[in-house]
Amino acid sequence: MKLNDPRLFRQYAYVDGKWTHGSEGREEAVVDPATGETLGHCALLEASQITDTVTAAENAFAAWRAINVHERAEKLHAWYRLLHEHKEDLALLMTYEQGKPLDDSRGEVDYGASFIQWFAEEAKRAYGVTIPSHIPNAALGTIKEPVGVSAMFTPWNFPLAMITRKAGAALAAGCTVIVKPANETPYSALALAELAERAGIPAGVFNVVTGDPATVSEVLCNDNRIRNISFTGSTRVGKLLMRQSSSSVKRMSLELGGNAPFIVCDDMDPDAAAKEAVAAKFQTAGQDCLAANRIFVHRKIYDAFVERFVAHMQALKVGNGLEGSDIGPLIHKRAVDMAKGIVEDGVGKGARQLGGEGQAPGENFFMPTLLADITPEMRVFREETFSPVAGVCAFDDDEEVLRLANDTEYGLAAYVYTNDVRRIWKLMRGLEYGMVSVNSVKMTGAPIPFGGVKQSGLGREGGAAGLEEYLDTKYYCLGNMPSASNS
Ligand SMILES: NC(=O)c1ccc[n+]([C@@H]2O[C@H](COP(=O)([O-])OP(=O)(O)OC[C@H]3O[C@@H](n4cnc5c(N)ncnc54)[C@H](O)[C@@H]3O)[C@@H](O)[C@H]2O)c1
Ligand SMILES: N[C@@H](CC=O)C(=O)O
Repeated sequence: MKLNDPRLFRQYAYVDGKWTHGSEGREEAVVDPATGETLGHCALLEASQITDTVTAAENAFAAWRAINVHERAEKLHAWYRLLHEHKEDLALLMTYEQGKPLDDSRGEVDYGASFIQWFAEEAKRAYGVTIPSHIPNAALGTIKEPVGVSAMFTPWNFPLAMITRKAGAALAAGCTVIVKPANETPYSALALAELAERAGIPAGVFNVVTGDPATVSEVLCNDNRIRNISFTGSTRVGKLLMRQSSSSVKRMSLELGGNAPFIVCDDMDPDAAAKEAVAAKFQTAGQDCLAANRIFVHRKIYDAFVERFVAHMQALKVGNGLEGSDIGPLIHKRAVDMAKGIVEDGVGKGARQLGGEGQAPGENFFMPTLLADITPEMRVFREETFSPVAGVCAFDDDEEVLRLANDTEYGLAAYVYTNDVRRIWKLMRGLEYGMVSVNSVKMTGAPIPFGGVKQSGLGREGGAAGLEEYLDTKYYCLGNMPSASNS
């Protein structure tokens, strides 16, 4: 891998401002999912080193929170600028370790950097309130305080932006941070640490630990000094972290699985809607919690939509993300096997398989596939496919499509396509989802409250709500203040 700045490629963990190898010398290979080639290694820290990292973050907390918020914001702005300055290297690292097309990686660097900039500004507006007093001669109000040391577990599908959306908020609020990136994609996280150091973020404030996920989570979730756990990943692991954290009653932010419905009403042009649905499904090879997994199309335009969807889907180029493809590899062979299983299950239960033919360019690639006429009994309906496999079925009226769309344990994002304003309102209100996007594939960004309901998670990331995740509200009552009440 040839970077303009080779110091961005780091294979050690970053703890208390030092590059750190595992005390037992253990490490794990990091593999390019497109070629299977080993890119390098990452250190596997031992449990005692994770505890030492908590100590470092705890020690750094008092000084970091005491820095004037405008000064903290300046350091975050410097970090933001460095991400832009090194965009090409960061994008290349990301495509090598994650597999996504290089242009998508560049987009993720911009997206990731935008959270740092947003929160640097937002923290300046972490206002408390004054409360008209019911107690004689008292002044009442609230102030906001950083929750303390925050631990973050981040996924491999968005190796940079899922870190900055959490860490940007936490650091701006005055918390110190320990990030545990996915073992598949540690290099983006470690490059962020290198740039944080260059931005002047002090030792112990932003730490990146690498190691066995179960070991790291056990130590962090059980340590009383960690006040907040933030996780993006599967619902299964989210539940595990919740259970582990219950012993020390931590604040939790969980961004879990999706299974988004994409609803197309009969007033839409089938070709234009199909193009949008393809865009909403296949980004990051379908490994996206926002991916349009279950597509519901009004029966009047169903056949035309399906035909156009397949045409747009088959125009996508599958291949190595460094070679101008639209769809890169899946993260590992397990994911390919899961996609195959979902297609076989659907076909076995009566779905029509459309697309999916052609020679995949490597063992981690999966050719884009549509399962038509899906039913709720099929895995493609029930599970988040996290692959380039989508399902589609017809509906007859709004009540039916709401029932189908809400028939899932997930509740992250939903898409609605219609120009009928009354229908937009009805569907938007009826969908049991944390986010509803109407006539737009793009819905996310730094200013919005990203998050789900039901088993898609707890809390919000981004926007003003994203900062609140890292702030406690402290109420104060100043008694015996002569001129305080009745004012
Ligand atoms: N919402 C998202 O952005 C997102 C991201 C990645 C994966 N996923 C989900 O994960 C499923 C498949 O991916 P997978 O098989 O890698 O899922 P997984 O749940 O095994 O792993 C997801 C992430 O959790 C971490 N993890 C695993 N065990 C852990 C533990 N005990 N403690 C702490 N962290 C742990 C992993 O290192 C990885 O980064 C998908 O179907 C999807 O639902 C969702
Ligand atoms: N695409 C999501 C990340 C989830 O996988 C986002 O935009 O934040």
